[in-house]
Amino acid sequence: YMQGPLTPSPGIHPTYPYKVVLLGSTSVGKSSLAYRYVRNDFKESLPTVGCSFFTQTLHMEVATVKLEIWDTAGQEKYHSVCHLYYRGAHAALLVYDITNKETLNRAKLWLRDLEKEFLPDEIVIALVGNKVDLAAEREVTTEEGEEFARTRGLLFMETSAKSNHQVNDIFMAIAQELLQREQKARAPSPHGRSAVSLGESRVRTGCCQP
Ligand SMILES: Nc1nc2c(ncn2[C@@H]2O[C@H](COP(=O)(O)OP(=O)(O)OP(=O)(O)O)[C@@H](O)[C@H]2O)c(=O)[nH]1
Repeated sequence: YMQGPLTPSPGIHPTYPYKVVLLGSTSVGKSSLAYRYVRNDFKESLPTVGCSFFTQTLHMEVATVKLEIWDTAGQEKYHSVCHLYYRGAHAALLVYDITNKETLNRAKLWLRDLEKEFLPDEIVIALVGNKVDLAAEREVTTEEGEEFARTRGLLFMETSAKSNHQVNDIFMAIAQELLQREQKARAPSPHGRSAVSLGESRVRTGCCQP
């Protein structure tokens, strides 16, 4: 019998590659989160030169998920590369530093950019408050991060790349959300046609416009 290319056959364990981008102000810990997650290590100094790229494979119950984690340096300076960096992303981590309120404000601006580029169901977005090990210097309460994430429909976690707090958890939550959306998109709709495929993306207007 014939099966559409988007319908996984029973018994077949599909592999899905997903592009995940790290966004956030300088020094919030983007590289450190990626490094902790992929290498399970922490270094005080991790200079990001240009753009680095990590991959992590997750063997989940229904599928294998390959996360391609993209990290760039000095994003404030290179704001104009953002469209290229975002292109084709399936998920984004909006990282701020809980000891620096301004970085949460910056994260809100990144969110606005993402919302211009993507339809809500095209991208999974997580708000990540990093450096919870520095509790004594906290400037952003958990409730504030949580509340903002809730009102905007974002996943939310507070993490520490240093003490390895909730780093695996946030990437796992993203992978689970991506798989759930994948399955929803592939489920036949009541009209017998499959729902809009995830690969279909919105036509983008222009690139790097001021
Ligand atoms: N205490 C603490 N320090 C952290 C944590 N994560 C990162 N840092 C430190 O914060 C500084 C910046 O971390 P990076 O990972 O380089 O930050 P980044 O966001 O990649 O910075 P850019 O590459 O400049 O955009 C480094 O000195 C890290 O050691 C954390 O969870 N806790």
